[in-house]
Amino acid sequence: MASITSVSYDRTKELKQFDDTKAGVKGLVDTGILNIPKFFVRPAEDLAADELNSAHKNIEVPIIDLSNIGDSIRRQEIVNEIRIASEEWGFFQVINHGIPLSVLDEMIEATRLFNEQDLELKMELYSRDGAKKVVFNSNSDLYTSQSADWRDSLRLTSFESNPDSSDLPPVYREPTMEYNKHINILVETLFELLSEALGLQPDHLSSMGCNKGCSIVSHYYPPCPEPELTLGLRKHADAGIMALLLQNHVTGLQVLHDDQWFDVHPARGGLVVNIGDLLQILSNNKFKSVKHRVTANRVGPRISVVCFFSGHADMLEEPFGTIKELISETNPPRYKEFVLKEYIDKVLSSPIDSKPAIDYYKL
Ligand SMILES: O=C(O)CCC(=O)C(=O)O
Ligand SMILES: [Fe+2]
Repeated sequence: MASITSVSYDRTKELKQFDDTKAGVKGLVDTGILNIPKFFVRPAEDLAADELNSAHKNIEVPIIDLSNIGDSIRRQEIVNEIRIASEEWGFFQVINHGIPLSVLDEMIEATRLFNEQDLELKMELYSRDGAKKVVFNSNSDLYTSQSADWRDSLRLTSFESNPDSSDLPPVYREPTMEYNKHINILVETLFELLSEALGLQPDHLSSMGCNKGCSIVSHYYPPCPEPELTLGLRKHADAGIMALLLQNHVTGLQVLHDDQWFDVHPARGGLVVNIGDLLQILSNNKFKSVKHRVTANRVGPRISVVCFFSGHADMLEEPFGTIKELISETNPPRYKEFVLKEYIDKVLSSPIDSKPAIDYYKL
């Protein structure tokens, strides 16, 4: 007699059917589904509101005001705020950073327009080919991860300082070029401040090439009919040096701090700075690369645009490790040296929830 458990669920077939639509999660939502497909359902322990306890709810991810940065006393205060935030949270938001609101709003709007345009236009870019400069897909690790995330993404790999705009989808082209131009300027300042916060010369991180060659990933998180069963983006720490994140008004990003999840409430005009694993290594664990995730929401879309700084092409074949000036007898290196290319290949070939590449180099 057939038992109920013998009713088979062909997960691979379902994943493939979903992938073959090339319409992503938004395509599913547009069909009017009321229940999410099983392959999006996460184990209950991944969805808990608090990891261990629920104290300290009256504190927030720091917001740092960059206005008057030209004043030397104020600059010292900013450096100090960045040092504390990078040591304690691994995350902070910057406001009054000099990028006009209109540039930020148009970048968000371009991401919305790209995702909401006719499917035929989007489908042309749907791919899992890591060698392509511009790819659109839902869940880069769809076939290898435990559960899929409620999200579609457009990725521009190794976006150089002067990108070729003809590589970009038309609705996205101009706003992205403009945004990238402003980000290149802001990121110089941020790496100066981070260098100073580590007690180094202001140009230390930029002269290594940390500020060059970012990848821009635009995430689109459609509204979800069963947000309590899935996540927009599962728990992870960023593998690169630093990420700079723009988000629309829909809350969803959460940071793990003192074993509990804190919302990063979108500050109008704010940009979120996130220390990655490579900066944790460079700083010998002084700065923390912290786990974060994105919840799924009944309302949406939530939109974010992340610029990942993971090391310039010139750094790839060079040995990578903690900055020598930060090592002493009392503070010996916590990581072995490695070749950056090897590390990045590890990151790109593993699902988001697998063993982090940083763990292979811990001493
Ligand atoms: O969308 C967000 O707010 C977070 C994105 C993120 O953490 C990532 O892409 O690594
Ligand atoms: Fe992240």
